[in-house]
Amino acid sequence: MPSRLADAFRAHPVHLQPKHLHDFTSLKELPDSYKWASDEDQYRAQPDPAHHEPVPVVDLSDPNALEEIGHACRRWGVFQVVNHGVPTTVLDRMENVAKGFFSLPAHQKLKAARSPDGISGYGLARISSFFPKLMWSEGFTMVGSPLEHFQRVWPHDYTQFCDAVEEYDKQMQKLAQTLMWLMLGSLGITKEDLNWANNSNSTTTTTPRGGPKKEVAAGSSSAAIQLNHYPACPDPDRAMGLAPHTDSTLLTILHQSNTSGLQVLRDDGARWVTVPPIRGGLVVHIGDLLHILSNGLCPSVVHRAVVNRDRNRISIAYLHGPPSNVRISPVQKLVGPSQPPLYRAVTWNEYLGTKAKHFNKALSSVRLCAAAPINGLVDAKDQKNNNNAVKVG
Ligand SMILES: C=C1C[C@]23C[C@H]1CC[C@H]2[C@@]12CCC[C@@](C)(C(=O)O1)[C@H]2[C@@H]3C(=O)O
Ligand SMILES: O=C(O)CCC(=O)C(=O)O
Ligand SMILES: [Fe+2]
Repeated sequence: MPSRLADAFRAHPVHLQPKHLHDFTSLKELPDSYKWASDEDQYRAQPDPAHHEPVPVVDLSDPNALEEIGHACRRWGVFQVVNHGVPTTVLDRMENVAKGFFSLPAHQKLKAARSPDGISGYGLARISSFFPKLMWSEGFTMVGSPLEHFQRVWPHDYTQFCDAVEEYDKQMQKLAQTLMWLMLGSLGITKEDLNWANNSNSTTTTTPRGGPKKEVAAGSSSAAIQLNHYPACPDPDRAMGLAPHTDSTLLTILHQSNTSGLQVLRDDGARWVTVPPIRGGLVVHIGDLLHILSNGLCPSVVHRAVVNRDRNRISIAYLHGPPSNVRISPVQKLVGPSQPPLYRAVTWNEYLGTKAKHFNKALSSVRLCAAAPINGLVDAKDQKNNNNAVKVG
């Protein structure tokens, strides 16, 4: 189990009381604590226009997939994939684990509650502590095996739930590696350019159920799985499912149930674009670590989840990161006299600690120099948040 990931949060405990985890279904009106006024969310007021360019959909079996991914990474920081090789049955089975868990009575779910300084378990989104209002959602985070938590919740039939998670983890890990190389390949980067990637043999998020916890070999990748539930909401326009954020990952693979809710912020920051669910499709987000690795060429995407009046929504995020011992920094091939390295080296753990402390200023806090045009594109998000940057030269 990549327990080192959990270390990042020990120094930044989040004290969210279980009382915040309401039995949402019993609320007929939106309590004030869940009402997001437009001035508390600078982006909330902008509607999602009907005629916008849609988020790219890439068919992985298409010979042009590499090129399309390159375009999507540079221009959007997000895309959807189809024909990705993950069987629909694996996605459905995992969705059923999430549905099974979230439909339990509140007191049962709380048996799996995340401790304030922990990483795994049931609770509000960790980023809740950065916002004055509560989010209309509940989550279950898994780093390492969910066995202990699942045993507490389902003492008799936890094994089938563990098996579904294990299979999901295996499939996602494979896809994450494939996507990672396609994304880097589109920038002209090969395995030889990343010395840590050569021996990055597979590791799982979840250790086999019942088996001894294995030490993760140095050089293996790490991951977390996040189950999100957004219950139907009596006043969806004033509520927020998951507040705007970027993921602190290399990349995130998101499966959403057949209800929409995910929105991405276009880099000009002016509008939210809905990412519609595609049956069997998966959403890929570029995270802050790939932003750093690509020296800002592939920007991490700001996204949020909105809620619905009549429908529950489930999403499952596979948060893929580098091996815990690896320091991520801009790839040598992408830096030169006219393109200085924009970020200092960080490990995933270190970055998660920074995120836990600075939240949306984390990326600019590891920035080395002021934003400059890269390939004609200005790193707009960074320019906006550059207050904390360490300036050199
Ligand atoms: C490995 C990760 C990445 C985490 C923290 C830790 C485990 C759970 C992840 C999420 C999942 C939900 C959104 C987010 C913003 C959150 O609150 O928890 C994510 C966060 C991050 O990407 O920063
Ligand atoms: O529910 C969604 O669509 C978004 C979830 C998300 O952003 C996350 O888990 O990091
Ligand atoms: Fe996210």
